[in-house]
Amino acid sequence: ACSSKYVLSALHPMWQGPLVAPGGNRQSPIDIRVRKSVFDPHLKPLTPDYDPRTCSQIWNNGYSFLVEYDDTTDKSTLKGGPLEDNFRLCQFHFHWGESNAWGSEHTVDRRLFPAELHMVHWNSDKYSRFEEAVMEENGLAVIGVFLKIGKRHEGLQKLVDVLPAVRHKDSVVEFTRFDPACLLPTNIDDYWTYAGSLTTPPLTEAVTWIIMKQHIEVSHEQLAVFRSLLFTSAEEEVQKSMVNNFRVQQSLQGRTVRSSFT
Ligand SMILES: C[C@H](CNC(=O)c1ccc(S(N)(=O)=O)cc1)Cn1ccc2ccccc21
Ligand SMILES: [Zn+2]
Repeated sequence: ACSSKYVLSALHPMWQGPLVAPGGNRQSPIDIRVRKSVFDPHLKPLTPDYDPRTCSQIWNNGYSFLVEYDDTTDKSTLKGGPLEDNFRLCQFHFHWGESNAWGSEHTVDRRLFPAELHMVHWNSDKYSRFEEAVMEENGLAVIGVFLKIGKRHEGLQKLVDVLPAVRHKDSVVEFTRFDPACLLPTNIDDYWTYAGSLTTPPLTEAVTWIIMKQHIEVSHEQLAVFRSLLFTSAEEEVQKSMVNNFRVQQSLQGRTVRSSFT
């Protein structure tokens, strides 16, 4: 469990919060200018290898809902692509809007998507735990997948059905045997990659971002259940809908976005 010990409390005001990390020159998210990305023929195919039995729980941490994986062994890993080392899956979560017109963190030629999936991994060749890796420049690898409104995503439904149980901040339920690979698009060979950061505090510049070119589809009803979650805990008198939990795009500051495809 890679972040269960840290609750980033009362985060929703942070959306008006740090627009650029102090001294940050590799911040995320960014707008991916397709024609400015550089094809890199040395980029290898990505090889995710996930074991659904490492899925442990789902919880509302006050900025998204996290599906957490047991990352105490190398059972669910990510290798290849731009990565030199072996990375361990620790959690996945989403960012979404209050309407289908926006919600993603990254954009492609300024195009917004209704939501974005982030699959978070940490470098288990170089570090011994997530909290250590999150402070290092080659510590994390996050796969980003855009969501579009369309046909119902059958694999996602098992997750959608349990969301009402984690409606409030700090609520957690056991969630097992979920295969995160079902959320990846059919084509994972075409992606963009760049050096960036966490998109929520501590905004550390530790992330190798791998953004899938192909999106996945979810139904309007499935995304509406995401929007039924709350930023606020059960005790708070004013309940705030968990929507628009995305950070604004940050400047590229001279970085190059590489593509695995022409
Ligand atoms: C970062 C960690 C909490 N945040 C995350 O795990 C995280 C993961 C992915 C993203 S995203 N949207 O970029 O994919 C954003 C945040 C807690 N934590 C661990 C060590 C640590 C030290 C200081 C403060 C918080 C700390
Ligand atoms: Zn995220």
